[in-house]
Amino acid sequence: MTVLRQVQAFLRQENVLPPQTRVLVAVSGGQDSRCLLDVLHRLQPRWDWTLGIAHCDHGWRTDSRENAHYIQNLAAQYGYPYHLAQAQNLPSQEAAARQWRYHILLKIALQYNYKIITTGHTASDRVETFLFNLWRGSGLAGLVALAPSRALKAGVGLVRPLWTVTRPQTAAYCQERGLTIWPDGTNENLDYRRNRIRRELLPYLRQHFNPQVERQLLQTLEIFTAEQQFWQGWRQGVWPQIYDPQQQRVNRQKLAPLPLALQRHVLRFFLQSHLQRAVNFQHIEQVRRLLTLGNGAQTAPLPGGQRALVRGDWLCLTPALPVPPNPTIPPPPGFDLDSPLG
Ligand SMILES: Nc1ncnc2c1ncn2[C@@H]1O[C@H](COP(=O)(O)OP(=O)(O)OP(=O)(O)O)[C@@H](O)[C@H]1O
Repeated sequence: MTVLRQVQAFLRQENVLPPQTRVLVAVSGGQDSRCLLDVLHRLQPRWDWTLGIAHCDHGWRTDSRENAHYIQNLAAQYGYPYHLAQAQNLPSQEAAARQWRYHILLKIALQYNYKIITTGHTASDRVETFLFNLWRGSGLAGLVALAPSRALKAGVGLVRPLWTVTRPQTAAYCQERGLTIWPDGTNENLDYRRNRIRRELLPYLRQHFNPQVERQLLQTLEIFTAEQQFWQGWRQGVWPQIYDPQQQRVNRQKLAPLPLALQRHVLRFFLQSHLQRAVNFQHIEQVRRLLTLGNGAQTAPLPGGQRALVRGDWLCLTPALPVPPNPTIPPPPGFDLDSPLG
């Protein structure tokens, strides 16, 4: 199937980019987002979207201004509005850049009334995220962290239209269509873990274990994604019975008899949605221990400083700490912090 048909099929199946939506396309200039922009442009007449382009200049590379200028020209060629964000003194770290990017894309979307942000994440990114999280000891949610779409904030969604398309396919698409790409020198830098997975680990696995390793891992991911969706559906059903939204607390008596996997799933959701931060296995286990402890027992501080504690039949969180005078930019709620490649 061609990339165009594949994206079209994905959009129909997921129903995440309805006709007449205002869509902000995040473009770095690399082959994936370049492919994404061209595909959405070609599909636009059929879906009647209003497209705009956003570029985030991290200010790290010596060519970052020219890169931004290049995207501006692209936007002019396609005839779409262009939104540029420039970072000031952003630390040269993957996580900081990702966090800033999502924050700024959401800000642009809210300001200009875009309902959906699209990124050029591909099936190859999903494989890399999977491998990355595998040796961090992640659960199912971390392994399938790159969802095809997710809600961000205030009616803005994030969609990844190239979810089923692999990186070799985006490369071939750009070549066939004669699309110019802005080379990103940092993709060669093996100090970044994601580059090592892409350039060293996957070729090694291909050579020594399975020439089709990417395809096989995508199959595993498909199985895991369906299972994760099952858990989410299950949790949505049980949540109203064990969660008290008035007091924002979880009923211990109702949670304790549930199987271990279900307890962990519920507590992960409870903590992440209230703390608005990623929590790891140790945090969840600390809170789970409270199921069998007496009134007043509490955990050590959790990410963000709040603690979980026992109040009779209920698991509660201590009040949120005051925001420091110069807060670091929090990631938008709904963005999965477990994903190293988000
Ligand atoms: N500087 C940026 N400005 C705007 N969007 C960005 C920027 N960097 C990344 N993105 C968005 O996030 C997606 C994933 O970026 P990432 O750098 O993780 O992967 P990539 O495979 O190198 O993507 P690309 O080939 O598009 O550069 C990009 O396809 C793009 O949609």
